[in-house]
Amino acid sequence: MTGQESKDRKLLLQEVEGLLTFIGQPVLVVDANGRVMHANHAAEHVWQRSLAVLLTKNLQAFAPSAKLLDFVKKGKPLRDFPVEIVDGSGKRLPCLCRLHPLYIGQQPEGAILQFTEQRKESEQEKNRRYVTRYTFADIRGNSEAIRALKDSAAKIAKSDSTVLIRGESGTGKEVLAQSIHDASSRRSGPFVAINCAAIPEALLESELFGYEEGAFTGAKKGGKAGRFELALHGTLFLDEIGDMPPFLQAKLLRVLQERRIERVGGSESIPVDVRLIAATHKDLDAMIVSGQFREDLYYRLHVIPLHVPPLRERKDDLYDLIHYYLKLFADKLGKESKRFSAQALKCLIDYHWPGNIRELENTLEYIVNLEIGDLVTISSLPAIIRGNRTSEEALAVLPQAPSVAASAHASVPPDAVPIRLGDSSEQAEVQLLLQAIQQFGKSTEGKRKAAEFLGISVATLYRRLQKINRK
Ligand SMILES: Nc1ncnc2c1ncn2[C@@H]1O[C@H](COP(=O)(O)OP(=O)(O)OP(=O)(O)O)[C@@H](O)[C@H]1O
Repeated sequence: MTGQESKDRKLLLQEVEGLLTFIGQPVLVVDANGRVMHANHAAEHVWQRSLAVLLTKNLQAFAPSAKLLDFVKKGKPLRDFPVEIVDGSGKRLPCLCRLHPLYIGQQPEGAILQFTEQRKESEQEKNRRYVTRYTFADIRGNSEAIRALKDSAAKIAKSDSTVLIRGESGTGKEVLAQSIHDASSRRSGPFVAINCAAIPEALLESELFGYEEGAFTGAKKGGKAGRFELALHGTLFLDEIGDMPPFLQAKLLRVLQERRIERVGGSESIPVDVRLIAATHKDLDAMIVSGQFREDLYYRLHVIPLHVPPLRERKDDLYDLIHYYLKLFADKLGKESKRFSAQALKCLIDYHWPGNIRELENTLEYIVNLEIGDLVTISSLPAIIRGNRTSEEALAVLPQAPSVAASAHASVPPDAVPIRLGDSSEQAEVQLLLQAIQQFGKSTEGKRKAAEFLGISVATLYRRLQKINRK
């Protein structure tokens, strides 16, 4: 090794050492047999040994896991591998290990290991998990149906009565449940949600009611509180209640009658001060007839029934929602807001939205993500929404419009008539204006929406309508 090479090597080693000190978690560099070759300050701190002492030890002294050593020997990388380390005072700490193998040619020569402690969730963090994100103000839409729903929900929020929310998937049942909790006197208590369809039947009972130590193999020491207990003085949201198995329906019925629970494997009867909000997209009446849902439980839940209508039955709201999500995603993704061509907009409005608001939200996120300039045309819509509609067909849905055809003469695609008026030709403007009125209706509210969609003031809209009428 030349003098220069030796100098370079020393410098490199110092750089590596310097980098290791920047890492707040313990890092060990080991050879292929697990012998410690290097360690950082955090490792000295956790194991309460100087570097000189650490260098005399084997990985097994700090992380007694045969599996981990095996990965080192085989040169296999790991990410978030759960291991227990034994700290300087002999305490076992659950950690996640990251392993970066070191190779010379094909031969594993050792590894760099980083250990990140798996902290237990603090009480504060736990509580943060059970707060709501939504209030009534987040329920967008101005349709008659949504306004009536918000009105009734706000009225019943204050009481403690059980609520049953029905509605198709993605209509906003959980948003409504959270808003009710937020407007109730329990708002400073937890809002605990559980999806009965997402948890395997065998686990659902202990998730809901908790269990005592030794209730079953694998039960935690000291037992565990269930969601009913976690929701104490707050609200328990039972989502997809239609998927609750019959034996739990019977148990839930008893809880609703007695307002007390018993943990699985326990005998103590625990009072539960919890407001229950249940939701389902299933037809519970039909399920009662077919014997899949208990009628007595249904009546216990059905004290305050609320129904969230599907998006296709409140297309008035599409307008607000499209604008809302367009802006939300543009801001979030740091992109400019987009305009819709008349046909693209019509396509969105004509679509039946089986996935409701969730699908609309995803669609707008998709559109904002696309690098398509600021004008959204039919061809930029997801295929499922475009359906089989061709641009020609799309044009045919417009009122007969020579001006629109004229605007398609240049290089713009045939449906690229921007919905905002701005710089369109006069004829195209008239066309768009009439189309917007047709779309949103002739009422004052309809005209307000039309004006907003066209990107002009209501006064301008009226002026232009008067002008058209005069011609
Ligand atoms: N009125 C609304 N205004 C704005 N966003 C809404 C509205 N309703 C729902 N959303 C949004 O739609 C998405 C779906 O809402 P939510 O999860 O409440 O639906 P859900 O009916 O409970 O669905 P599922 O039955 O599949 O659980 C959420 O991202 C929510 O933010």
